[in-house]
Amino acid sequence: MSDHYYSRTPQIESDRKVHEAVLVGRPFRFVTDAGVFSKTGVDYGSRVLIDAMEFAAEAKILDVGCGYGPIGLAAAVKAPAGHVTMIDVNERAVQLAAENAALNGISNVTVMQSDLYKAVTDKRFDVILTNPPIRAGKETVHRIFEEADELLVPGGAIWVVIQKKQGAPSAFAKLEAVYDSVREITKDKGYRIFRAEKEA
Ligand SMILES: C[S@@+](CC[C@H](N)C(=O)[O-])C[C@H]1O[C@@H](n2cnc3c(N)ncnc32)[C@H](O)[C@@H]1O
Repeated sequence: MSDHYYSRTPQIESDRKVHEAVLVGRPFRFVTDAGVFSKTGVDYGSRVLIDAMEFAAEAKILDVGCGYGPIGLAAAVKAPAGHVTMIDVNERAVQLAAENAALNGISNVTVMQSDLYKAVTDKRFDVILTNPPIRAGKETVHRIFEEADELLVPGGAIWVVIQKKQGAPSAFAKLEAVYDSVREITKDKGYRIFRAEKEA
């Protein structure tokens, strides 16, 4: 099997590095590795989502496709009385996300390996955040949007970052097919932030 950032078990030799970043107004250190998404530092699109996301301090949040953890860990800081569940299919990413939670002194998170939402079907969330795995294919991305509806509480919302050239128009159309209220919150360079809300 070829080795992609979305492999369950990356075979590529480890090449761990530490990157620093300021997110939600505080400094973070992230260990990254070969075989995970954006190993050279926080992805620009993820930053745009982190800057745009809004939720209550006590929100229950899910970061689907958490990678080494920048979105979920930033969300955990922004929701100090809440909890963030972070899931990814890539076990190297999952290990790094857990390690990065500890490295940054963040304890209001749970990190789990999960193919799509399999590990969290019994849970409900106020907010779902995703920088979706475009390279895994449109079917996977659209399932992330569609199946989020089941996991959101009434009035809950999914926040998505996606590049225009990587299918933002079709992502928006898919969100509109599933959710009553879909808005473009902001755009920055080619990136779009969409927020889709489940009926209250
Ligand atoms: C674009 S990356 C974003 C990573 C991270 N959130 C960030 O901002 O750096 C998408 C992530 O989705 C994960 N992914 C791909 N297919 C998946 C699946 N079927 N279930 C869960 N996660 C998946 C990939 O392993 C990857 O870490």
